[in-house]
Parts: sequence; C-alpha cells; structure tokens
Amino acid sequence: MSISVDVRDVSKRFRLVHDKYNSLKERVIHAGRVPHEDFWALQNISLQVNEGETVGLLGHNGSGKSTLLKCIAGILQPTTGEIAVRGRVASMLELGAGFSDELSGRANIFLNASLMGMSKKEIESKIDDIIDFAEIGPFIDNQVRFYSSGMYTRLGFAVAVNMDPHILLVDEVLAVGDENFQRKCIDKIRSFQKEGRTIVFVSHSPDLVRSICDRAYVLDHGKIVGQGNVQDAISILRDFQMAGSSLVNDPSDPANAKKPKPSDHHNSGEKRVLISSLEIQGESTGGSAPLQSGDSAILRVGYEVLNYVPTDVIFGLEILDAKGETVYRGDTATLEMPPLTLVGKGNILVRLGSLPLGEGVYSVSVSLVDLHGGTLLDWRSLDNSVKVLCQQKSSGVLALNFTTFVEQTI
Ligand SMILES: Nc1ncnc2c1ncn2[C@@H]1O[C@H](COP(=O)(O)OP(=O)(O)OP(=O)(O)O)[C@@H](O)[C@H]1O
Repeated sequence: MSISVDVRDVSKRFRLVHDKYNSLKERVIHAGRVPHEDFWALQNISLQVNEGETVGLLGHNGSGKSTLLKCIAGILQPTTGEIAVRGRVASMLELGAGFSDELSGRANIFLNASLMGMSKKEIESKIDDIIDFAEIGPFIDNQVRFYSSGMYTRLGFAVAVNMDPHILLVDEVLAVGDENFQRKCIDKIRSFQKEGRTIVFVSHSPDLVRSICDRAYVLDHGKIVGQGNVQDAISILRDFQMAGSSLVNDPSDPANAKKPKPSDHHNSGEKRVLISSLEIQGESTGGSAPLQSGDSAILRVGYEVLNYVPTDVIFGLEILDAKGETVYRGDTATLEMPPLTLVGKGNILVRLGSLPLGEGVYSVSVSLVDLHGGTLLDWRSLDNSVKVLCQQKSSGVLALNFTTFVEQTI
C-alpha cells in the first residue's frame, strides 16, 4: 500500500507580534525591530496516511489540527520538517477559506478550481454538479459576502469534492451545515472511501470520527500524544479532556502537581482503583427510565481499591452532548471540595441536582485521580446512553424556563 500523505518531523512556528514600541526612546533602542514572541503551534509531528485510508485528527481547541491540515494542503509552509503528498489535493478548510468576498459564487468556483489545478474546460463540465451539490440556487451569481455561513460551507465543500481529488482534507465543515447537508456530505465522503480516495478529517465530534475514520491521531499543544484505532484515540482524547492537562505542562510547576497525567491511564497498566460500574437514575423516574429535564439525578459509581490501601481521590465529572461537545466539566479539586477517601469496595453516590438539559441523548464520564500523585486512576463513561426527555418544545442543550414582560418607556 502506498503512502498518500507523509509528514516527517514537522514543526510550525508562528510569530506573535506585540504592540509596537510607543516612545521615540524605545524605537531608537530597538532600532525598528518589531517586538514579537515565537509560538510553536506544531512540534515534531510525524504521521503517514496510506492511500485509501480515512484518518481523523482529534484534539482540543488550539491543539494544532487546522495548522497541520493547512501545512498538508500547502497553504502554510512548515518551519522545519517535510511533507510529501501524492496526488491532487482538495481541501475544505476553515469557513470560506480561499473565497474572495467581492466575487460571485460562480466566479469563486472558477477561481478555486483553477487554484486546485483544474482547466477551464474541466471546470465548465463540472460547474452544474457543483451548483447542484451546494444548493445555492439563484444566489450563485451573488457576491459571496452576502452568503450565510451555511451557504459558504456548502459551496466550499461542493467545490472540493467535485475536484476529483486523490486526497481530501476536511476541517470541521460538517459542524456548520444543516442536518440534510451533513448527511449529503457524509454520503459523499463514504462514496470517496469506496472509490479508494484518501481523506484526512478534522472534527471535534468523536461520534463523527468514529463513524467515518479508520484510525485517528490525537493532538495536544501541537504534539501527537496518541494514535490508533478510533476507539483508542477517543479514549486518549477523553483522558486529556478529563485531565485538563497536557504532556507539555511542566511537572515541576506546582500548578500542575495535582493535575492528572492522562498517559498513565493507558501506559502504566498499574490500576490501583477500578471504576467497576456506572449508573445514572432520575430521582422521580428511577430505574433505567429516561431522565426528565429539570429532575434531580443520582450517579452511582461503583469502585474497587485493588491494593486495600485507602486512597484519596479527586472525582471528575463530564457531560457531553450527542455531538461530543462538552456540556459540563468539573472536578472536586477545581470546585474546592474535599477529596474522597476510598477503601475496599463500594459506591460513590453523586447527587447531580436539577439537570436543566434539553431533550436529547448525552454521554456522562467520570474519572478518579490520585490526589497525591496526580495520576489518572480510572475513568468510565456511559457513551450516548443517557436519554433526557423534555416537556418544552424548545431546542438546544439547555432547557430554559424564561418569562417575558414588557417595560414601556414612553
Ligand atoms: N496565523 C497564526 N498566527 C499565530 N498563531 C496562530 C496562527 N494560526 C494558528 N495559531 C495558533 O496556533 C494554535 C493552533 O491553532 P489551530 O487552529 O491549528 O488549532 P485547532 O486544533 O485547529 O483548534 P480549533 O479546534 O479551535 O479549530 C492556536 O494556539 C492558534 O492560536
């Protein structure tokens, strides 16, 4: 199998420019130099994507996913290291990247497609398909600056997928379109996969990555901190999210001393405390019935201390919506609550109080972190299995009981 994308030891430095020197004295001393600071958005990244594979890039905000994708697309040059790509690359990067606001949608199609290496004749033969796919209708001859974010995205995706690319780079576009368009994009991605094309896919949604990708890399602060099959990569990402920590944190920094070291969970194999079960129950519904929005719920976390030495732990809780977005994250240390002392076997009961969640399906994850060593001892999650029903007809993750009144001022 040949390699389609080969990233070798790539680092990318950005120069963060500070306010210019104000006084004449400062300008004379610094002789016209612009004050700046170096920021390494990518550090020694190496990865390979084989022909026909779909590989996900996961990571928290600012971890470097888009920068890496832009380097692969050739939009950014790595500061050090090398990238080799085999075949025509089409990229659907950030919203409207590559579009010129003053031009119409149609003119932008020609501009974009020609930048991707297509001849005028090729573009003319595809333009109807692109316009159909984008569902822009009569707006195709309007300037794109009047487009909504959904229209921008649809047009960008339509251009990228109709370029007949060998390699498709997709950055989070599916988050913007409506549900119909998302389904259409996913169908297109699946047909690309069947045709043996290579895809690199950035998303915050573990569910999407799980359903689309063959494997994934996890980035944290510009470094690859994990890779493997999608489930493993999502677990590593969760560890990092739960830990709120980073491998690049300085362990000698007292601020980081209590933070868990996520990699221990996977690498040490030395589990001193196990989370043996995890259940959630509504106080009024009980059992395994769906929760009612606004109801109090209780989490029952079964634990087992394996070495029978009492262990002081920080308890962490995270709730994610169906797209994998965090709805809530907190832990006893951050909330300045006392640590839990666990001995033998038992249950940790967590009263969640009223849950003002909108109707939907949620994931709940819990973690235990050793208070003294900062090691992540164990975590467990109920993935997409916590169903919440809501009487209100509103939408969104928050069920809000708002009231209105009119204050007349004249
Ligand atoms: N042109 C730039 N100049 C300076 N810093 C930049 C530039 N582009 C990105 N960065 C910084 O590099 C880091 C990585 O950004 P990047 O957009 O690659 O992250 P990301 O993982 O894609 O984040 P998100 O999930 O929020 O899109 C961030 O700290 C960002 O602020």
